[in-house]
Amino acid sequence: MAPVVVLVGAPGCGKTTVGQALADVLGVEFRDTDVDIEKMAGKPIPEIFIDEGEAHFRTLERAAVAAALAASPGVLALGGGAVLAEENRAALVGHRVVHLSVELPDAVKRVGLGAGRPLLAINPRATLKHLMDQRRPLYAEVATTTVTTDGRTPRDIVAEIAALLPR
Ligand SMILES: Nc1ncnc2c1ncn2[C@@H]1O[C@H](COP(=O)(O)OP(=O)(O)O)[C@@H](O)[C@H]1O
Ligand SMILES: O=C(O)C1=C[C@@H](OP(=O)(O)O)[C@@H](O)[C@H](O)C1
Ligand SMILES: [Mg+2]
Repeated sequence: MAPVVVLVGAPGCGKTTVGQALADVLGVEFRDTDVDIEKMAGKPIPEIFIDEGEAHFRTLERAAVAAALAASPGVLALGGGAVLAEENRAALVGHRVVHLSVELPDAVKRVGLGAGRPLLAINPRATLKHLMDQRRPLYAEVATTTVTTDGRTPRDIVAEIAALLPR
């Protein structure tokens, strides 16, 4: 069985927060590939970037995405950069993939100083803008549905996604 919903989107769009809340509402398991990667590596994501670099993180991420899709949790949140890999985009074909869209002002507010997100450690606003411009077409490519999150509460977003699901 495939996950009920896979969440993609830019850092700060709310994949982790909305994903956990959606899983709670649906009464299904929640999984986040960032958590799986930290377990695999035995250290937090910022330390993986410092010790082994982004390329190694992306290798772990490809393995984590494949394993998580195969394990079929109810709700699966991916890291914001998972869509960069063609292998991950191909693996998402046939799944219900919800893109949580967010515009720059809300994304900046939500990620703050970028703590815990090594790519945003320097100049979070400019870096986020660049990442979002680069990835927008990739989120659109993998998504079966887009849900906007700007100015909305996680609760409201969860209700919209839950209403989209077959009962
Ligand atoms: N709809 C929302 N409105 C306001 N704050 C939000 C919303 N969604 C998430 N947040 C907050 O933004 C931050 C980033 O959310 P997170 O779920 O970690 O995003 P992602 O996993 O997509 O990077 C967290 O502090 C979270 O509480
Ligand atoms: O955008 C990215 O490349 C990343 C996003 C992070 O996840 P969130 O999108 O949950 O912040 C995490 O996977 C890592 O720091 C890299
Ligand atoms: Mg997250």
